[in-house]
Amino acid sequence: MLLTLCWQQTAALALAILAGSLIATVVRVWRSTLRPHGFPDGPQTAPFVGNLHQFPTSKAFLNFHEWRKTYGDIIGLKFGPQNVVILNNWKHVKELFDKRGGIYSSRPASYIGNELICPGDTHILLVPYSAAWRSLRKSVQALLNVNSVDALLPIQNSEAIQTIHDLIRTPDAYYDHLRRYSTAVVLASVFGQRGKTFNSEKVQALYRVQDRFTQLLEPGATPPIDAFPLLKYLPSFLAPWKREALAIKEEQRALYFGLLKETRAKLSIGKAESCFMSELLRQSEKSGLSEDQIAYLGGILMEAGSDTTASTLLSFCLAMINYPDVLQKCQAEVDALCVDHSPNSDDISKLSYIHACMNEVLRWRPVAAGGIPHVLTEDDVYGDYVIPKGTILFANTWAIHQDESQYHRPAEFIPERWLDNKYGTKHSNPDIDGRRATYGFGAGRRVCSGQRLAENSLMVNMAKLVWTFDITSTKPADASMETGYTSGFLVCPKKFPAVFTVRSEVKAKISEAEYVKAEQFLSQFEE
Ligand code: HEM
Repeated sequence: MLLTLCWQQTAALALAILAGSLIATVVRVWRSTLRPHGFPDGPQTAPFVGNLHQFPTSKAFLNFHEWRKTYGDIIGLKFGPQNVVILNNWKHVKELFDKRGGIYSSRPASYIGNELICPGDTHILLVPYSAAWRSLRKSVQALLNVNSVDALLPIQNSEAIQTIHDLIRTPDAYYDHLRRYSTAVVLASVFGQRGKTFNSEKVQALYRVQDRFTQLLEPGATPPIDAFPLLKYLPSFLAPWKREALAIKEEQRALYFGLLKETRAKLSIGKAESCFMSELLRQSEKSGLSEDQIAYLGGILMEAGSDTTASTLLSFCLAMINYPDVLQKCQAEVDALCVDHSPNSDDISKLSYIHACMNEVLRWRPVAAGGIPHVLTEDDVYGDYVIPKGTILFANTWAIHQDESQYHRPAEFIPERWLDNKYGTKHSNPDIDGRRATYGFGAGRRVCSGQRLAENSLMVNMAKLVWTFDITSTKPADASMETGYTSGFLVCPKKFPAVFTVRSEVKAKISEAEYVKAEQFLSQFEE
């Protein structure tokens, strides 16, 4: 009897402890999904999920832009227990990312990015703020300094000439020609290799893997694994994103290590000695980078430079179709400067209207429109706000570039805004202290390392395109970010109807003559 009572009491006690700890866990999880004290305001959270149920699966930056009307420039969100802050105004990006860069420069833990696809601190864009990031960044900065980048102008010019040649021959394939261009420039400069056609295996492999990669990593595209780590343990047959991540990893490694192997083979016979890869391999003992890190750095430069530049060039063509008066002004400028040759790298510094168009296209349709996430590594107080360590912050480039308090008619493509104001803003005397002309390349210590390389490419190609072609269409191109652009963390115009008509017989002849020379120059990168 006594024994039975003891047993019953023990069981009741165990049950009470179990129920108590279950309730405590539930309360802890529930509390973790509430906005912390002093955190910026945002939409009402729901128990356990925070704002996850309101989070769209693509182009979330459009919603954040809308929410700004209700919640202001700084929005606080909860993705389950994860704190997230959206910065919709350049001033806050300056204060936090630029001025407090020492604590606002990490990246979110990404199970998919950093563990499944690119383990071992290999992907510079994804690795947290750490010694590993610093050595990767140091190597990249050494490769992409102003002098080294400007030394690539002959490659950019020759590849742009090939693009014009391709467009004259098969204008309907404009989308592929522009995408080939940006990959070919990085293939030649980083690996000393040629990307002669869009259908060549390497160019194809890069876009195949890059499209899958950006789609899988877009916020909202997969369940919130980093906020709810238990999801990691789902078996693959219940987690299609796991299978996709591993397939991407395999394809990425095959491409990057294949390219490294081929470059090594070229170097062994005295070729490709001035490419970035050769420099990285020479420096490997000093830099301490592993074989994986070297292969990935090369691959990532190709990733980072391809989609982004091509997407911006495509947006420029789209703008030329929808704003024919701007096209005419561009043509007047290049025609006045270049009579017997197409605009080249020596001319670009004299083309102020084209330069204004470049700034405008980067503002109007930024490629990384939602920003690339930064993570805060220490608790911080900003004005009245308390921002806890571990918070993920997005500088919402879309909202910053569409801000009506800053730009006159921001939805329109108006290059003139840049002609007498280097920030393109509507204020005659803008608050220039620390303002960036564009937030399209990010901000703070993680700001894009390839901005100058990209801008050189944009200038040379935009100038050559308008010098050679009238760019028109039978109907307006869909420039809407909602419907006319792809999703993914990098956006790109969907294919739009475009007609490229050579402006004169003389220009066609000059372009063909330039192509013969460019072809000779580029043949150094052939097998
Ligand atoms: C129009 C073209 C381009 C755009 C719009 C662009 C945009 C960006 C953005 C938004 C970031 C993240 C910045 C941040 O976290 O605040 C970034 C990072 C980066 N970009 Fe670019 N990019 C372009 C071209 C290039 C090119 C041509 C290269 C080199 C070949 C390059 C190399 C990189 C690298 C290495 C990073 C990683 C920086 C880090 O995390 O430390 N980008 N880019």
